[in-house]
Amino acid sequence: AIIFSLFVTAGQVLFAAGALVNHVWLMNVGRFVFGIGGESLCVAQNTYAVKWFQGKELNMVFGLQLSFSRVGSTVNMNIMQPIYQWITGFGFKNDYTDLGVVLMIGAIMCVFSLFCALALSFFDKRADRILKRAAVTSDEQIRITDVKDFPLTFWLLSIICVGYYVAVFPFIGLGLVFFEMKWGFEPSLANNVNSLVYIISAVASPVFGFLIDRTGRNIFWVILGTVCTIGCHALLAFTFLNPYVGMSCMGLAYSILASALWPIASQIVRNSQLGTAYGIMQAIQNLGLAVIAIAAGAIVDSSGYLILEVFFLACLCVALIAAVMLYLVDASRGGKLNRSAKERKRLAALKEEEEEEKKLLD
Ligand SMILES: C[C@H](N)C(=O)N[C@@H](CCCCN)C(=O)O
Repeated sequence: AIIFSLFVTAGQVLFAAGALVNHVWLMNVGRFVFGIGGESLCVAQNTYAVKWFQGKELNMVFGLQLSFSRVGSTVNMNIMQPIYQWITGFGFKNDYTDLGVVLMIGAIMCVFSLFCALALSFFDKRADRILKRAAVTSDEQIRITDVKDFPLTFWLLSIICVGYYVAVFPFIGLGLVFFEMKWGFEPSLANNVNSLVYIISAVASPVFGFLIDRTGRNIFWVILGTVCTIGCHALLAFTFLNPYVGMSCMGLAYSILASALWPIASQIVRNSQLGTAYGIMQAIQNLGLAVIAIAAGAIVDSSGYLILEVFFLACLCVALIAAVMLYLVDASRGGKLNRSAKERKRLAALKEEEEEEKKLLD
């Protein structure tokens, strides 16, 4: 996490420096370095969450992580413009210097994040020492070739992840003009509607995470989140109902899906392979996001927003089919991924008892 945070900070500083000296190539290098660190940091974050909270409040912890990310995105979306205007008030040399100064201010948050990574590393090492947590043993060596042995359920989870996220993130990216054109909203109102998904998920994700911890049955929640998102896109595409309704429901549906989806990986692969598993899931997701963002832009230009919505609905149907398949494949293998919280607790207690007995016999 420290190394990835260093990448993020260095990337942001390079990006800001590029703006300060008016070199776009340097800004691109900055974004590249930032990208290496940012997504990897997310993988590290997921892996730490599982390490600390597996079998406890894992879904709520993922919900809290989402909540913090969404607060960050919302604050960023709303605060950068006023800061830029405040900086231009000081009358530095020119526009790009002002932009560089604003982006450097953004780098302060990256430094804060770096300090958090240092603190996290300190507490994690301390917990390892106190709880005598074992490092990876030699018969548990991590190999990238392990990927070929990942079960079908993991690949279905990755398909849900990519199919779902490509219908949400690129949609929000293009949402502003959609709301202006279809409902005739002013840019500021369109921006408000567009940020609803993020704002609602900042509040709702930990709440749903808590609920999922209480009930278990993660695959059902994933199916519910996907079906509700299909309903929201259909409302926005085929009706003129106030988009506040569709976007608010989408915020709730996204919170359900994201809080239930990511913890499932920890039930599928061994803990020592979790970093690789999350890395692959996010690589597939990012590849999908990159391709679909380009495709979505081309569809809007050539065929308009209605066809774009139909395209997003098709992506969500792929995610839904994969989720139903995940349920069926898992059910045929004992239903481990969709257990209720009660069953999980009972099995964990049974396992603990067995281990105690084994220790006593040894
Ligand atoms: C953007 C990133 N690749 C991503 O997918 N983020 C997810 C949440 C990841 C799990 C929390 N660390 C999101 O919904 O933002």
